[in-house]
Amino acid sequence: MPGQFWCVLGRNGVGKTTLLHTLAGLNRPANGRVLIRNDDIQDIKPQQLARLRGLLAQQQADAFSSSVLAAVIAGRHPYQFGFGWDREEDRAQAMQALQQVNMAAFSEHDVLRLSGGERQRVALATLLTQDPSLLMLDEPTAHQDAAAQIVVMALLHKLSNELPRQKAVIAACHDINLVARYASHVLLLGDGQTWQGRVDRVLQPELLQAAFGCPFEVLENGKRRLFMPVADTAPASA
Ligand SMILES: Nc1ncnc2c1ncn2[C@@H]1O[C@H](COP(=O)(O)OP(=O)(O)OP(=O)(O)O)[C@@H](O)[C@H]1O
Repeated sequence: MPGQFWCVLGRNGVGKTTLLHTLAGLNRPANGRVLIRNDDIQDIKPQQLARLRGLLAQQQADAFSSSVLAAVIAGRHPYQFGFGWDREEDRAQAMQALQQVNMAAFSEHDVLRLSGGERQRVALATLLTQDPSLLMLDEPTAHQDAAAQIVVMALLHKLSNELPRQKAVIAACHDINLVARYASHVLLLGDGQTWQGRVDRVLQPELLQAAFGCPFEVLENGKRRLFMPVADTAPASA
């Protein structure tokens, strides 16, 4: 739903990526259908689909050299016709997206020479220039340093909240505390069981324990709750 920032949480291998790829139309669902605005995703033409939903993959595979700016302008592909490639407004939109992810200074760099975290932020800028109504992101904070994680999550929060064009955002995440701080809703995947709803309702230590199979402590600092996984047995002290 526009205005909502959903995070998908669950242990490794539970199916977060599979779910995102199925929702994006890359995998056919084993059962049922995926609908976007009442249309089956398999029936929507590719160019139209690219305006409706975009996916940030967990990793980027660059086969050849390209400038960062060219990689980001590629996000405008669903809006370009005939000889409309690389128009001035596309370049401006791409530069604005690079600014939003703190990568504007890298616009003339080669994508093959970026660090893992830089490359992922460039891919996020490409998704921003694609400008779909629904943004799906597979671990958008993976490879990001602590400050960049905040930049990315705050940006996704803003995109889902900013009027008049609120986006719908779905992101697979591993950092429960970033989710607690920035998401509006959580889908928690467990073994054969799921919990979904507003973030405060789903982020409960007993539900997290059921999903991840380890106990959680909750620390409160007056402003927010922090979730710490704890081992059943304490490590031997030195
Ligand atoms: N291409 C594939 N072919 C067959 N099985 C796969 C394939 N990709 C993933 N799987 C399996 O599907 C299950 C779900 O994988 P998925 O990548 O969706 O998990 P995930 O929740 O995203 O995990 P992670 O947190 O480690 O990224 C896993 O058991 C995995 O081994």
